[in-house]
Amino acid sequence: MNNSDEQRAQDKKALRKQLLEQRLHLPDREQRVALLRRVMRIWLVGRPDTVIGAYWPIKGEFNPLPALHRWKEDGELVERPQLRKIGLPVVDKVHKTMTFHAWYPGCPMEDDAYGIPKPKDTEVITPTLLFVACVGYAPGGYRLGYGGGFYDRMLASLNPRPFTVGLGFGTDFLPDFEPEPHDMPLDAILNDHGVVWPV
Ligand SMILES: Nc1nc2c(c(=O)[nH]1)N(C=O)[C@@H](CNc1ccc(C(=O)N[C@@H](CCC(=O)O)C(=O)O)cc1)CN2
Ligand SMILES: Nc1ncnc2c1ncn2[C@@H]1O[C@H](COP(=O)(O)OP(=O)(O)OP(=O)(O)O)[C@@H](O)[C@H]1O
Repeated sequence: MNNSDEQRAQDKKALRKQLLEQRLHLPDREQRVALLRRVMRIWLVGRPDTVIGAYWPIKGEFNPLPALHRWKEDGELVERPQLRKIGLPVVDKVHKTMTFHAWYPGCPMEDDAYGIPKPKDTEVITPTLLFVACVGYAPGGYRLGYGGGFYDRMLASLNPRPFTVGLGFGTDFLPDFEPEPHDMPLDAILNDHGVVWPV
């Protein structure tokens, strides 16, 4: 790394730390969570997907699973009942890859290599839509994550690519974030105010 790369890495680290700190102490978190759940549920109406990937929330992330569980149950009520599936990421720390495994409420879980709970011994599924946790997000659909590059690497390798939807709070918006060449923009971003990307 040269000096400016090193500076950029330092800046990103400091920015992550600041955003994570802020997210853990959101004074109006419960209202924001309720609003974002509603935004998600409305956004999902009319989407053709039957297999959706999400995440098990950590470090104050918004929990997407209650809204997705409702979406799954709603699949039984539509005119032609659909079997809908929810998946959670399972990372391979050695190869730095990520796959999705079926999850349902009450599913047995175990910790992955980073200490994040993952479904225990359930089938691998292929989501056509992915909800992605954002530490921060920026104009153009760019996302700041935890620095593992798992989504960027996975999206670069998948064909067809799943539709990717970032989830964050209004407070996580980064108007001046500069993406790097490997950053893959998200297809949409939802926050507690509604759909904020595409504008
Ligand atoms: N809830 C949730 N699950 C998720 C993700 C996520 O963003 N949220 N991921 C989304 O990708 C994957 C895990 N991503 C991870 C990314 C980085 C590190 C990690 O250990 N990072 C180092 C710092 C690296 C650096 O700063 O260079 C660390 O925390 O020490 C762990 C997991 C899959 N599961
Ligand atoms: N397509 C790719 N192929 C190989 N390495 C990649 C690719 N995309 C990203 N990386 C590497 O992954 C590392 C982390 O990238 P970045 O800082 O953008 O992560 P992030 O998106 O914030 O984190 P995450 O997605 O894990 O939450 C970088 O060092 C980058 O070089």
